[in-house]
Amino acid sequence: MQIETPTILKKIVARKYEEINERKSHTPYGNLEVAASVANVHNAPRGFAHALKHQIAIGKAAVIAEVKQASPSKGILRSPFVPADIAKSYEKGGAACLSVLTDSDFFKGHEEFLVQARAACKLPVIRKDFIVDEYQILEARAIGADCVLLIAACLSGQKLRELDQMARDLGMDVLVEVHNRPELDLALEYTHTELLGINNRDLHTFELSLDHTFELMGEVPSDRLIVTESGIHTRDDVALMRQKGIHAFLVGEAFMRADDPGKKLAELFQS
Ligand SMILES: O=C(O)c1ccccc1NCC(=O)[C@H](O)[C@H](O)COP(=O)(O)O
Repeated sequence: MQIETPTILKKIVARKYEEINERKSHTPYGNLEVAASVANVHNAPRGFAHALKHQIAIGKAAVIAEVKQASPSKGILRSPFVPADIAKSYEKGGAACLSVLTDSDFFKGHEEFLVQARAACKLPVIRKDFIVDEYQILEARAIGADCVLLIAACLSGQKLRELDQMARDLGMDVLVEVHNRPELDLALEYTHTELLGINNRDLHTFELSLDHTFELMGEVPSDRLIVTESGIHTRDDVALMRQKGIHAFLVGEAFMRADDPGKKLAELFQS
């Protein structure tokens, strides 16, 4: 009998369910509901989708700049890693929004990094994690997230629907991420969010090709805003995307490896 080796995405998601159970035993759901309501008063959502659309409306690329210390495919990307300094640098370099990794086991992220980055600037922030449960949506709002990522590869249609609705009811935006045609069909059928991310990276195999965006973009209805994610490294990558009509980008590694991440952002994206 052949035993199937779990892919990295399956390992991350399996660990995520364990982590959520551990967290639920420390902080009951009701406490988080209160914390999320308090955040809606003191840390009201900053308008993630609006910030992206504003950049595009004025003819600029809308960049979601990632704050990521490490990744399973590339290991450590940045050391020392100071989220507040990175956030300030991104704001100066012209980012529309921030993406902060909060997963600790695989990305060396932390919720506190999101809190620190958001407090250091005025930009809206997405909680970048592997969200599979309502509890994590409440956590996201409680720590001040303005948007959450929902990865279609990790979720059933019904769960996508529930999490998308819940996040938007709490005032956050949602970026739903797909990598192939079946995931796109799932996202279009079960979510109402405007923001549709096409990940150029296969999260099971790490294979990366910008062609994923070009192959899927024609199938996305015009009322959704496409964000191309992963593998953007050069001005040529950016120019090619913009020629094809893609104006929103999620970029991590190229910025994280630069001495000054915001300066790198400006170099890649200034026309
Ligand atoms: O990057 C990984 O190794 C990875 C592995 C498993 C699941 C997700 C993973 N990355 C998340 C992302 O998709 C990226 O952080 C994001 O799109 C930015 O990509 P890049 O510009 O290539 O750093």
